[in-house]
Amino acid sequence: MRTQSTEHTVVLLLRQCYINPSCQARRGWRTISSAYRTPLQLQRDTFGRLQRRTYYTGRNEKPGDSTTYLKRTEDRYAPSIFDELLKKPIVHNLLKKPQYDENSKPEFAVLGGGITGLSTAHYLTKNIPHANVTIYESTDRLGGWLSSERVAVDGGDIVFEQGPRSLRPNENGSGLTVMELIQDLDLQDQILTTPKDSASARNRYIYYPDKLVKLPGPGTNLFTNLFSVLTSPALNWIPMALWREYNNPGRPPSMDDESLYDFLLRRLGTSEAADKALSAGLHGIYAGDITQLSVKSLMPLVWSMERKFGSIMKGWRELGPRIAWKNTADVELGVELIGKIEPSIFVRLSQSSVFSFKEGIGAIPVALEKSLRANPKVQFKKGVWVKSLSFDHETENIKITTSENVPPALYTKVISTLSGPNTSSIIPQDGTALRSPNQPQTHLKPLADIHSVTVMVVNLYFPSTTVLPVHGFGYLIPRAIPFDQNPECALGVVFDSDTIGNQDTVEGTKLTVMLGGHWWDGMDSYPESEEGVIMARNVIARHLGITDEPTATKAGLHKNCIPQYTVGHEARLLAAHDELKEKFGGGLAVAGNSYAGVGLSDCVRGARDLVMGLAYKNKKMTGLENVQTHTQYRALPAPPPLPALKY
Ligand SMILES: C=Cc1c2[nH]c(c1C)Cc1[nH]c(c(CCC(=O)O)c1C)Cc1[nH]c(c(C)c1CCC(=O)O)Cc1[nH]c(c(C)c1C=C)C2
Repeated sequence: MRTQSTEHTVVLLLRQCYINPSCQARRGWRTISSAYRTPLQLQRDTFGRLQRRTYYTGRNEKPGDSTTYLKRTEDRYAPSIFDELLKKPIVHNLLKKPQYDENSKPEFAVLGGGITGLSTAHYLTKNIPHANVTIYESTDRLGGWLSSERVAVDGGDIVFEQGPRSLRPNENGSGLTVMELIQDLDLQDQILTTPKDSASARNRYIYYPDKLVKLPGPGTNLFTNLFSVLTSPALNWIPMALWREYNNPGRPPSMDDESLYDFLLRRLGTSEAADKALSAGLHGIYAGDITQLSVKSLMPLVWSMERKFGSIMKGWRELGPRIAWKNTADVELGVELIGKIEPSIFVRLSQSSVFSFKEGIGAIPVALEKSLRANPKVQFKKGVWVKSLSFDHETENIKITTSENVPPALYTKVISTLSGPNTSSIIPQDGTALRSPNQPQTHLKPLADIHSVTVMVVNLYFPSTTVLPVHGFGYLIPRAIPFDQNPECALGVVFDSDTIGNQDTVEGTKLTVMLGGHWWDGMDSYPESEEGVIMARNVIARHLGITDEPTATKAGLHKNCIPQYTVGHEARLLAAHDELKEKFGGGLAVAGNSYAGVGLSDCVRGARDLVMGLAYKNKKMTGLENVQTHTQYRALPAPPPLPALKY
């Protein structure tokens, strides 16, 4: 009873912060767009410390009064642009204008039955309930890259994950979208959370050059953090690099994008940051090459901070701890969703570092499939692959030819959740060519150019609970690791049994070794499963000293599973957007991990954004409308920390 009322208080507070016009937090929303403020001014106080004194120009907050005022930062005035920003999504939702007339019979085709395809179908049935939806999946399995399997071992069973294994809760647009989906699918009873003070939340390691180095973080005391930064060869570049970042000039105005490697070299004046540390982080998310990945697409926040403040550290200093630099689209979605999520889900997830489900992350696609199958408007076509797709000028619909021996089908709208290259390959140049993996067509060329990497995921289970020398999330391997320490091209190792508890019915230690990624680019053959297990065992024997025999193993090769947002990614998407509009008259849209985020929550959010846009804004959306909005940021008050609640 007590918990319930605390939850309600927290959520009510949060809702207020976003919605109530008299809320202090809302009143504090401000822009640092140069059109609305003069440059920040620094002054010394009586003790000689630098103080921030910022002055804003804008309309007086009194309704109807448009006189110019000058106000100090500390007064937390809201220039009118924030009211506009806040009103927009709320008004938009109240007045949302359905684009598909209830008497019309829209036919949607969703290409791909992975998490994006299933979520797209879910949001279509939710927002355009009279539409027919057909889901085409070329394999016999739904869920795509998400794959959780319960495996029998001595004395019980355990869950092995071959794809993503956990979700990180956040109060941004994508985090709230996942919470809403969990609520839609009634999955709350299956949630498993990991506390923020657990070993896995506090301890993250990199392996360099021949041992595990714990990354500094809030869970460790200041002295220990400082000691490791000053003494470890993996981290001792940090102090000088920070000094140079602060003092180095901002980039030239003509520079539109660059690799993360070049960015770090330019800003920090050393390649050590990229070679020894950040390349490891990118291995853990993209399994990608830091010299190729785009800073603009992967780190839009630091990219825009550099543009605005000349230096990221200067930006943080100027904004101060009370102000967060937030993505506009994210905030708008947050405003829309915050009031819709049940307090019990919101609070429980917000209090955790990561979460999953009793049956693993695969619980999401399983629940999506179950709910879609219960809907007579939804049809699944498993084992059917789309050979070609073209614009039918007569009906202004999209014509799909498939591997089924039936005449081509016509759809009002096709949403391809296939990878960029696969979407491009089904678009014939002359209207007759068929999809062929060996001869990709060149239409939608910018999408064909989105390259992906292949990862081998090896799960290992040991009945002993004491095999690990340290506990934590796991470790990542940077690009600078000497070859003799990593001939297997491992990217990192996850300590699954430390990360998500209560999935397995027996005790033991579960690890996942990830191999390949960009190291395997250009390879024409890959290790077999047995070889993968041997390679993974060699990695953990060398790095962790684990020589025990695992009693359960599973190795899976995931070809082209993680798209790489390389330099020029944004420009490619903009070009693809124009081509989609021009050649398909808005009949074809795209969504999925090739475009705006490779994570599970990014995919769900991308599906939702697209369907909400189609349903209530514009039927002709391509799915690439928001490419640039994720690089637009505003300064907003940092949200207050949530009170510690017991669950
Ligand atoms: C299974 C292979 C994957 C690798 N990257 C991703 C997957 C699915 C995608 C990914 N991984 C992470 C994120 C960031 C999400 C976030 O929490 O903000 C994304 C988009 C982080 C992450 N990295 C690893 C884990 C276990 C997580 C947590 C999320 C998840 O469960 O996937 C470990 C890891 N992932 C990869 C490698 C090579 C690796 C190494 C230890 C590739």
